[in-house]
Amino acid sequence: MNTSHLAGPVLVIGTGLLGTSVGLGLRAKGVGVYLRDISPSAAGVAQDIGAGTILQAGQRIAPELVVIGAPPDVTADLVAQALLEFPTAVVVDIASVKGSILRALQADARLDAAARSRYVGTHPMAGREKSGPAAARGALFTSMPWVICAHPGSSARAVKTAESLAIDLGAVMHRMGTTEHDESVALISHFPQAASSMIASRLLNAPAHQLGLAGNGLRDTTRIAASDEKLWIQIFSHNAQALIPILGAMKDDLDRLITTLENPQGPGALLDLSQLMTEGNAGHARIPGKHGAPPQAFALVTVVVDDRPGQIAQLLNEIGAAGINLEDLRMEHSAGHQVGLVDVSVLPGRRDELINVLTHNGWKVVQ
Ligand SMILES: NC(=O)C1=CN([C@@H]2O[C@H](COP(=O)(O)OP(=O)(O)OC[C@H]3O[C@@H](n4cnc5c(N)ncnc54)[C@H](O)[C@@H]3O)[C@@H](O)[C@H]2O)C=CC1
Ligand SMILES: O=C(O)C(=O)Cc1ccc(O)cc1
Repeated sequence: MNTSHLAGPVLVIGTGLLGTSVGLGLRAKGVGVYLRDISPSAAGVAQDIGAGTILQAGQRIAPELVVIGAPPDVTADLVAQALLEFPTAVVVDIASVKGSILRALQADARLDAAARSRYVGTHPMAGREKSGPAAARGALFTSMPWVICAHPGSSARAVKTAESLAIDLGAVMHRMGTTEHDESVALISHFPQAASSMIASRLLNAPAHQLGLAGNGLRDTTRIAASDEKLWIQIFSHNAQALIPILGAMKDDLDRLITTLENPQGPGALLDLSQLMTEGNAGHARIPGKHGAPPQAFALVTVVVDDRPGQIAQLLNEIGAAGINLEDLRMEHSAGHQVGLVDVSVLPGRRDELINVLTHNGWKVVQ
């Protein structure tokens, strides 16, 4: 049964990580999807993994919706071309920046108000540090935020169609203006990327014996430093104005920390350091929990597992069989040992029960 809000067909232009994930998610809902990419291999892989059917040159279609999933630099031009090529379609983009794209469309002499009324900027807040169609996942957007940035000239039909896309892909919709969007993502996405890249770049000349000591603190703070460089230079340059004040505030914090550390026993120095940490604690505690729920501290139970096939699956089965919901899971390999440490997060009220069950079943639980 087709339970989608969109009737389709949908044309995805730019079948990389995000575009192919859109295609896979819509196909799973029974929506017809056509694919187009400047790279034949990207479109080919997207088609092969079931994200839709490649739109052939000269093939005429009248899509309900066109989704532009290309990098920010080319997005405005592709939106404009799609508005002209498909005169009845709603066109949305999913790029990480919104203001620069809207300004380019407003200045584009090929478009009139009627054409612009069929455009809505959107931004799914979900991704991976990998790019390309092979990394795509149909469930990428499930329960993740998806920002809808209607502009003053967007038609009601265009907004409804854009919202239907987010709903069909299981995302949680947020309506925002473009400026509010760009300032928000500068803080919660673009600044963390810049900070992560800067932390990781300090490691470039570090000797191997220092790096050999690395634990989860370094891995957590540098995970997104592995992101696609070609995409991020575009995101930074398109959202520079919103990023500058945040980087300036961090620069002030850094200057203050350096001054304090130059005289760590000086008057007020320890208070200053304590403030750095407590303000960080308070900021971290404000990050919402899974699915936009209020921040929640989960209880962590660490289990030692043998580095053998099937161990994690067995552990998860036993947790499930005990009726305990798994909130998060992380695994760390201990260098040079044939064991891994699995951090299992559960609701605090289920922690003791989980420890009892696992210990009873023969697992080694680290307390
Ligand atoms: N990677 C992420 O985590 C997220 C990315 N986004 C946004 O999604 C968009 C796509 O990003 P990714 O999928 O990660 O990139 P990607 O590099 O995996 O895919 C981009 C695709 O666009 C194609 N393309 C480039 N120019 C084109 C053109 N002129 N016509 C047709 N296709 C063209 C490329 O060949 C490539 O297949 C970007 O605008 C990005 O800002 C949004 C949320 C998360
Ligand atoms: O990997 C993560 O944590 C992300 O936050 C991914 C991401 C990257 C770019 C976006 O525009 C939106 C989301």
